[in-house]
Amino acid sequence: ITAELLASGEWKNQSFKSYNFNAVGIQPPSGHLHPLMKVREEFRSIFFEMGFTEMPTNKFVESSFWNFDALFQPQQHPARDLQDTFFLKDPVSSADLPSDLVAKVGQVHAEGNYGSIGYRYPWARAEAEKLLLRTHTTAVSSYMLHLLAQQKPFRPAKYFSIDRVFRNETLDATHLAEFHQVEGVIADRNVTLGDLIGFMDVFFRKMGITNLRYKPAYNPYTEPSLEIFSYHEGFKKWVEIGNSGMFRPEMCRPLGLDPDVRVIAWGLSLERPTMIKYGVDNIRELMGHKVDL
Ligand SMILES: COC[C@@H]1[C@H](c2ccc(C#Cc3ccccc3)cc2)[C@@H]2CN(C(=O)Nc3ccc(OC4CC4)cc3)C[C@@H](O)[C@@H](O)CN12
Repeated sequence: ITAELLASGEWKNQSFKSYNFNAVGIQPPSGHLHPLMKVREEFRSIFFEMGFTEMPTNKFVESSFWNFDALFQPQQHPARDLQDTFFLKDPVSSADLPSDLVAKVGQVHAEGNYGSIGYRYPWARAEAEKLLLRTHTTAVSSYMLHLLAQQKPFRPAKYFSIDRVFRNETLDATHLAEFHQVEGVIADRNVTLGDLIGFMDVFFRKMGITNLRYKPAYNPYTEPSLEIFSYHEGFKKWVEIGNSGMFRPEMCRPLGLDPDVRVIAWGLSLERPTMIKYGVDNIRELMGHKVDL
């Protein structure tokens, strides 16, 4: 049937075949899973098959307490400065923090405890109450460990999270003000650094990443800390693929974990492996509409 037939009224003298309402439509040449979400599903299935439980990371706004203080990150640490962290203007802070826990954390910063001499600085609760966009998912890990410590008797736990984190970075081809952090946490009695290294080998091999090497590193919340490297056959060079370590007693003990409970954890980004896997060289191609320059 055409516009002419309709306009002229000629359609009345034509015979048309009846509608086939069972006809299948034409597959639209569009609709794809986002590369980041495809790689996220790969990581999620690896974590699930290794017995991990996903952490609730659906809250981007955190208190400085869970994001920094509970991780034994001192209040004058440069990571807390405005050029690295997005603090909220309104509301500036929240006061609904568990007071007994806040007191224990403040004490271990100010005068030490559990065998640690602490940082010996005048720790301020008001600083811990400031709200921010979480700079790492480790803020959720600390909260989950606090909940775990309240379960008696203690049972070992394996948690993971893959979600957005926000840093006030200077933007460039490979850095945006946000990225997706992948994080794994294992809490058990007498877990060792050897368990961490052995676990990394297995975990990364499931992503096709082998031949790992470890380099001593520093995080305020882990001691020892290890940067993880893998030799990339394509680039013919060692590529940093993540960071890891054992959460310090100054973090674990105030949360309520027993002295013989050890927590190993590691993190990487979702963007880096996705960019390499899909040959994306400008991180902006991963976010928003691809601009064909
Ligand atoms: C501000 O930047 C942080 C981000 C991001 C990162 C770094 C550390 C953690 C962490 C942690 C942690 C440590 C101890 C305890 C708990 C969490 C999480 C994300 C990546 C971590 N990195 C990273 O993802 N690199 C990477 C990962 C996989 C990969 O796969 C390819 C197929 C081979 C390739 C590269 C390392 C670097 O890219 C680094 O320059 C950038 N890092």
